[in-house]
Amino acid sequence: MDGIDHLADERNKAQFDVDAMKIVWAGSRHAFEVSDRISKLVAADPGFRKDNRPMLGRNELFKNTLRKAAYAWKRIIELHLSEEEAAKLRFYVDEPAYTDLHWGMFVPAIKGQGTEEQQQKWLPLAYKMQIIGCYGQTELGHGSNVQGLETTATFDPQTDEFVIHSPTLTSSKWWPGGLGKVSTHGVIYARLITDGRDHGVHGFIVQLRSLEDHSPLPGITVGDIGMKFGNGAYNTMDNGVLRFDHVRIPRDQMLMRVSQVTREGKYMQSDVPRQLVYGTMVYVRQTIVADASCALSRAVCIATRYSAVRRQFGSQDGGPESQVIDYKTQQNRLFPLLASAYAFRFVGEWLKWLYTDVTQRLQTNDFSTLPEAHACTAGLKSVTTTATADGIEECRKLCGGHGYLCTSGLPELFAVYVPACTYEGDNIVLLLQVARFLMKTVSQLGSGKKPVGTTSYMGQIEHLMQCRSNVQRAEDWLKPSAILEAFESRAARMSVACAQNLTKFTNPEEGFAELSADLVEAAVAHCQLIIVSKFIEKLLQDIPGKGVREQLEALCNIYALFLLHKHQGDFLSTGCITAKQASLANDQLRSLYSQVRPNAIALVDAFNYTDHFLGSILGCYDGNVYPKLYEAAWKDPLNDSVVPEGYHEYIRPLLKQNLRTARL
Ligand SMILES: CC/C=C\C/C=C\C/C=C\C/C=C\CCC(=O)SCCNC(=O)CCNC(=O)[C@H](O)C(C)(C)COP(=O)(O)OP(=O)(O)OC[C@H]1O[C@@H](n2cnc3c(N)ncnc32)[C@H](O)[C@@H]1OP(=O)(O)O
Ligand SMILES: Cc1cc2nc3c(=O)[nH]c(=O)nc-3n(C[C@H](O)[C@H](O)[C@H](O)COP(=O)(O)OP(=O)(O)OC[C@H]3O[C@@H](n4cnc5c(N)ncnc54)[C@H](O)[C@@H]3O)c2cc1C
Repeated sequence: MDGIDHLADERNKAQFDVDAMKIVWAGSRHAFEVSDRISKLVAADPGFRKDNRPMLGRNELFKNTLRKAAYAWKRIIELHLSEEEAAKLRFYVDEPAYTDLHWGMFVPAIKGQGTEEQQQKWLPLAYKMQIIGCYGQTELGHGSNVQGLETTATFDPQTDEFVIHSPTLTSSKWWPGGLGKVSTHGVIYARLITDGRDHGVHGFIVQLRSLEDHSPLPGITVGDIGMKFGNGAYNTMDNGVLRFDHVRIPRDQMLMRVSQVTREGKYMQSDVPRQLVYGTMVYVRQTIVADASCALSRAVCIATRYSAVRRQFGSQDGGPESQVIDYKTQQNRLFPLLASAYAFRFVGEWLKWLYTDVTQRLQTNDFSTLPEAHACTAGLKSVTTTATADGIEECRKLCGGHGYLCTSGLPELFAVYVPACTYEGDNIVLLLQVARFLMKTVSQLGSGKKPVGTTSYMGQIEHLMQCRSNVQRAEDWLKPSAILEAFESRAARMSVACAQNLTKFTNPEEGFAELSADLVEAAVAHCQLIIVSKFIEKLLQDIPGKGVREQLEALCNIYALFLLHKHQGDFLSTGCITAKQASLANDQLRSLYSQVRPNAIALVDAFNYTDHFLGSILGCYDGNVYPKLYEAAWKDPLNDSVVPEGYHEYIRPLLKQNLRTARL
């Protein structure tokens, strides 16, 4: 606008090499270069404009999303983008669409659960988008309880087909994204029945719509489930409802990697665990953790830049007022979120490694790390999405009144993000899975079976049950060993306390249900330990760039000490630390905030987000907030006319009547 960088003074204060930090954030120089190039390409293309989204009605909004998805695909083909570049392009287009489910779940489900033959048949069609797929698991009556699904797939040996049927209203598929109006196919989860026997839930590839005219195939009733929370937001997605009336599909459309049905109708199970049917969820939960760092960093970038621009109170001798970022209360709310964004980034990187490792092991029939992969993906998905959804809302409040405007970008970001706490597994349900894994680990401690991976700390259970923190001064809390011992002993003691309480119940399932609130807290403590320890491990790596390591160390300590402060009830009640040590942690936290303060703007610049992607006037790179807010207000459709539509109908008669009343 005025071409001036209103945040230049802030940028000059930075004590580290921002370009080097950009590479750490991206994960590698290559990842940075791809991300940088593609984000600029999207930002410069008017075809990907998104600022009008909150104003559009549902039909217009949805058609616009279809246009963008088709245009994105056209650009991907024209520019010969690689799979990695194409995924980045869809990410920076930043509009939930059926393509998320096609690429994010339909394709991975076929890859993970289909045989070689099935993959060869279906994947080329999906890769070229000659078919478009969704992931049809959840039903009107059951989502969390996958074993409770009611849709049936009954084998008919006469015709060598499965008959897919929705026997009840509650068996209607409900929620699958892309199903409502777009998908031609779906991976549909149904109870497999052969010869009158129910073999539980399995995946089937089912064609839903004609490839000629897009009409639903015979026996299929399909549509959108209706408007969801927020303007624009997730309403760009056609979450759908689907009913089957005895729809027939060939036998080879059952995904048969885990189990098979023969031509004679015999059910055969490979020697792979049945839980591999849930494999797509493990994959997606892992991507959701990486995505949490993106959503949180975006909100934090907006709130940090605006906090440096915004001034309120504190003027001395007619000088400028204080920047709100200098208030300790603002720092205490904002900087832990900044630190969390970095923490989630690094734990997301690690989780990707864990997932790749488990996938490679599965290919050689080594299933030993599957339970841990399930617990880690479930728990970290839960903890990071809850913190991110809460964090986005906190960032909105950190921006005061202007944060409530759609042009701040924060209301829409929250509305799009918050269902992440529910989809791909309700966060509490997933934490209970972690708790089951922890209880099993504790119960095996005496058996000589050594806990491994993320539970290896339990191997020192005797030490962790009785150790006392030796922190004496605030600076002692900067030692990774002091932090790790406190987090490990808190997690171990909470798990052991739950395990001991469970022994008081004769029926273990009853005990588990009764103690579930405590079990969830123990699971959270374990997951927070994983995040803290992966951040500390990241700092053991070679980190090039002037001052970069120092900034990351400060952020790691903020993340850990903020959690320690927030959950000090856990640390104190389990006797891991004393009240004095908790207070020292808080002193150290304040001094870390002062250390981060001059670097705050540079730390959010390191995310390398374009103004297009941020979609926020408050977060714009140049910090020229007020003229942009003022100009945007006049562009609102309500300001198209000075006297509003409806004046003659509803305002004028009222005013006239008031005049008459006043004369009386
Ligand atoms: C805008 C978005 C942008 C980006 C995001 C990026 C990409 C994603 C794209 C879009 C996301 C949008 C939409 C999301 C789509 C969906 O929501 S799909 C539907 C997801 N549904 C769920 O997640 C359902 C949750 N429920 C479950 O997973 C299970 O029912 C359960 C785990 C809660 C319980 O399963 P049961 O079989 O009943 O279980 P159990 O008795 O408790 O467990 C038996 C044993 O199995 C182990 N186990 C359970 N799950 C898994 C697994 N996934 N992997 C491996 N092992 C598993 C469990 O631990 C038990 O083991 P034991 O050794 O104790 O026997
Ligand atoms: C935006 C969005 C997109 C989605 N996309 C898809 C998709 O593409 N494909 C698909 O198949 N599904 C999809 N879903 C469905 C989603 O996966 C489910 O909504 C999710 O798994 C939660 O299940 P539920 O709705 O049955 O919740 P419920 O299980 O009914 O949860 C309701 C409440 O009960 C509690 N609860 C449930 N069970 C327990 C328990 N055992 N112990 C303690 N508390 C419990 C929960 O914590 C929650 O508070 C989507 C959902 C949303 C919101």
